[in-house]
Amino acid sequence: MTTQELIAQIKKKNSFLCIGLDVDLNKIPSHLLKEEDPIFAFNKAIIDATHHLCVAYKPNTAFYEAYGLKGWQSLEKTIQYLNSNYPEIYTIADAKRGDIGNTSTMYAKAFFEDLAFDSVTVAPYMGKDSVEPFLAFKNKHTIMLALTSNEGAFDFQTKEVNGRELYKEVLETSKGWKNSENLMYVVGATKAEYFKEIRKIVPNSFLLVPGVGAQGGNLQDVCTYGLSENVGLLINSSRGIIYASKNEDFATKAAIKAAELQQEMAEILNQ
Ligand SMILES: O=C(O)c1cc(=O)[nH]c(=O)n1[C@@H]1O[C@H](COP(=O)(O)O)[C@@H](O)[C@H]1O
Repeated sequence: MTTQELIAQIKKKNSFLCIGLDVDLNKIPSHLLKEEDPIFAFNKAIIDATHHLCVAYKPNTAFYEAYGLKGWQSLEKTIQYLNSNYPEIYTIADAKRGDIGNTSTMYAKAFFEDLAFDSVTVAPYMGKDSVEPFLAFKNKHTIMLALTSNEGAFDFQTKEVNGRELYKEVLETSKGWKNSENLMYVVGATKAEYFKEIRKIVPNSFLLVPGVGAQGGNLQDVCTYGLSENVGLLINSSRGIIYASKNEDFATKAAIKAAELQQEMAEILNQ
């Protein structure tokens, strides 16, 4: 999907919500465990109930890899279901990959070609030649970690390198990489006070912002400095939406939580 198509969907739906499909068999309603593929059954119900409220879904691959071959098949069924039934939806494989160049190319093929995701998350630690193989794919986005939502973000990301904080160095340097127009960045919602500085470096880039909901990040705070001319934000909530209920009404309750965020977004966009 192109960036323009993503922006058009955001404007049409008045939403920049991304729903995280981080499915844990210990947390889903027990009646689903009788299904042949409980993870897919859960995802399908959540997607059918919420697709009109969000613009993106982000399965974190860890939640699928943890269940081995079966988990990977659930991931495959989920992305195929999305691409067949809701092709306008933007899809993010949250896999946080990145390796020497030829290995990165294989990671990129796995997520962009085999699974046909629109984007994949990558870590910047191994540098330019570990990220450029992802950027080579046309109409696909590579979402690089910049300033993460967790406490450990302060271990390295905010430490000074070359006279500025490492996350700033990551943002600035990556702008010079080949096909950098295909880059987006991860910035945690729990780091709202950093968005002003971040927008000085990447005024127009899309930012994937996890950490609203279960991690305590606040939508309004992020938007104060995070919004760009073309919205430029994808706000993710996973647990706060998909585990709104453990009963048979789980999908309806998830839709209510998603609608709350979407309405807040609509108000912000129409201000
Ligand atoms: O790349 C991510 O999506 C990510 C980066 C980050 O800094 N913090 C973060 O929480 N995430 C992911 O975003 C999701 C957050 O989930 P909830 O806290 O349940 O909303 C999980 O899949 C995390 O792995």
